[in-house]
Amino acid sequence: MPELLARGRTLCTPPLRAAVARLAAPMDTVAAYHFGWIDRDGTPAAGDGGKALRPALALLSAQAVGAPAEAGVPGGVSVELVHNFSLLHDDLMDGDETRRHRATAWTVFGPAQAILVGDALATLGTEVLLDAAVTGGASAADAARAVRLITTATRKLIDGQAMDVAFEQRDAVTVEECLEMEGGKTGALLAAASAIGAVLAGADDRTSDALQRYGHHLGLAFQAVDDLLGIWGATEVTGKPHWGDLRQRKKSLPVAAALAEGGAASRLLAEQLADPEGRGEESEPVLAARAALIEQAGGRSWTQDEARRQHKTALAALDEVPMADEVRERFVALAEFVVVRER
Ligand SMILES: CC(C)=CCC/C(C)=C/CC/C(C)=C/COP(=O)(O)OP(=O)(O)O
Repeated sequence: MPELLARGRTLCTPPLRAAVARLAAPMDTVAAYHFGWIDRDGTPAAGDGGKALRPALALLSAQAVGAPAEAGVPGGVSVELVHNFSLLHDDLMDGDETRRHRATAWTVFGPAQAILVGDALATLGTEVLLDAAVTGGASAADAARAVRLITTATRKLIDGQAMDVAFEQRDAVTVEECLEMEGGKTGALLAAASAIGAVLAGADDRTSDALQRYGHHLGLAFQAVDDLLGIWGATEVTGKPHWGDLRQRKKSLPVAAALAEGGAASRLLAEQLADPEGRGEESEPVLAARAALIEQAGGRSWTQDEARRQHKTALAALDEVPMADEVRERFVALAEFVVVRER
């Protein structure tokens, strides 16, 4: 599996760097820091720039329709740019001080630069697709379809994030509401990533739709695992702050499922989440006790099962697309990676 991710990173990093180099100073520096290419003092670094899951999916989707992986590169770069726009803004909104094992960009360069660089990366995500038509990497019609894919996904991602932020202020949400929110904030971009290479290579709508369904359900599985890691993950492995989701009273899937269960632990959890006292400032022991309540009310095991259900639905969508066995095996391997990952 790491080989598939490494290939996505190897093929997409040079054009990603070229896109970032278009930004005016100091935004180019802020972005290079965020991607792990430089340290805060500007010296070259080999930082953790993320798993590069979305580029790997984009390259595979080109291969799914018989094109070389290279045909998916502009798509891989585009989705990675939009993904990193969302991370820069998300860290600021959540007040998170660490990501990928280092200080978040907003804490190093200030909120204004983090906002601007996020905005700029989202815009570059469209530019690189239009470039693909200019350089002849894709036809103008296919580049336009890819632009539609990424802009629609970006809008849905923002919709999902807006729901997530609004849910923090609510005492409870249903599992269905949570799945809708996560389908937006995470599923939409993984759906686009899973089809964008194929679209750039001229795939028909039926193929694109099936690949997007694969990516959407993979995204829901991915987010279910992310929610689990946000509560029970090892912070030294995830590179993210401990208890961040619980401190912010995020209505993640384990929380929504625990609230729906209705037993004694579930009712205690509901009482705590409705109590305005200590909101955002709860101590580690209080948050550890809350994690235990969520587990007692079945939120952890329900979410683990849900990740597997979404994984299964993703694989079923893949069956609708005729493709070479070796490409299918790689899609299956990526899906397995998503549900067993620890970071
Ligand atoms: C508009 C806005 C602010 C939206 C925010 C949306 C958002 C942050 C959704 C969460 C998606 C997610 C699980 C990211 C981690 O991806 P990953 O584990 O693949 O990250 P990596 O690149 O570090 O590996």
